Amino acid sequence: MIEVRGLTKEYTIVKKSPGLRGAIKGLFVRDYTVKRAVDDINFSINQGELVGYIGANGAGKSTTIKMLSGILTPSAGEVKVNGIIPYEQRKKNAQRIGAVFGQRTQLFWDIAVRESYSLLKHIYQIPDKQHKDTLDMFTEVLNLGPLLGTPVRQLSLGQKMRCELAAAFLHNPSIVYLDEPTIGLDVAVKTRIRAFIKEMNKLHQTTVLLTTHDMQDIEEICNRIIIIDEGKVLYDGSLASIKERFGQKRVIHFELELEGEFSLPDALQGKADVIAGEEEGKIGLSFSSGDVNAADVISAVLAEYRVRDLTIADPKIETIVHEIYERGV
Ligand SMILES: Nc1ncnc2c1ncn2[C@@H]1O[C@H](COP(=O)(O)OP(=O)(O)OP(=O)(O)O)[C@@H](O)[C@H]1O
Repeated sequence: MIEVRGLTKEYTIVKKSPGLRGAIKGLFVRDYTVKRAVDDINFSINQGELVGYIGANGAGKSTTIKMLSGILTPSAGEVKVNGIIPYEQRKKNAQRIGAVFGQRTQLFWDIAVRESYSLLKHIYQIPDKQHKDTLDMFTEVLNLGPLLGTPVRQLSLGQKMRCELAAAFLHNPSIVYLDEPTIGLDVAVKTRIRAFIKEMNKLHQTTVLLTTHDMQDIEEICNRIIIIDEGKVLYDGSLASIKERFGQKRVIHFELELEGEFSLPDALQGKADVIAGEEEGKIGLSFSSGDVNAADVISAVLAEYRVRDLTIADPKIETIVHEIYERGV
């Protein structure tokens, strides 16, 4: 349903020379540089998949999503969504997709949220009963009741995001693109939003392509991840298998009574790395199960330091992604 082959996007940027001389020169001669933001990307996504599209800042995530939604035309390669080429049939494509793009709103700023939804109902020609039933359900799951009569400009970030999500799913699109839907939100709102996305996927088999820097979003929502770096796909597969491959590292967090600096016990040299904690006396030791086991790490530390507390953490997806960036797949 989403097919991407050799997809590439280059931006042409005017190079500016510094200073007044540069500015004057720029009036007559223009120097251009080309930035390849998306570089020969291939993937296909089936109906009902929940895909996390992740990568560092500037990796090319938004550029890809803009090409999928028809906002941008690729420089090379092919993109097909539900059998159509998005940038050639923008309107038709828009009928079948929903989107939440970070800080931008698709709601009307000065009118009550409920009125915005009525306008969307007309735009997407949603039948009355379907609109009412959907809105009732969204109101309950996203707790929109108290917000429906309020203009968007008066909503907090979390309230606005809940309303935006409802707007994106209102016409029951087959695909929804979500760009950072939980950024800056508190844990309770994040939980509600994640539950809503999963519920919509379960009910309607909605395909979701989610861009996020919040790894908890990925853990809770996605069954597949595509990692991109400098415009290229680094990894495309299940979260479980990447955890298996890269998740051999475990971390033990210690709370110590320290009198000076912590230094790694001799027995652990070359086998464990120290992760400095945010508070004094708190450190983490990361190690691979193949090099040393958890019991040996703990006894080596106990032999040299007074330990107040310790916890063993499972490998986190952040650590895994960081390692992929460092080492490659
Ligand atoms: N309109 C533009 N003109 C020129 N360069 C651009 C434009 N939009 C994006 N870029 C560049 O293309 C690259 C990819 O940007 P993109 O916004 O797709 O990244 P991203 O992965 O979405 O990043 P972030 O996580 O910060 O949102 C970056 O180097 C960016 O500076």
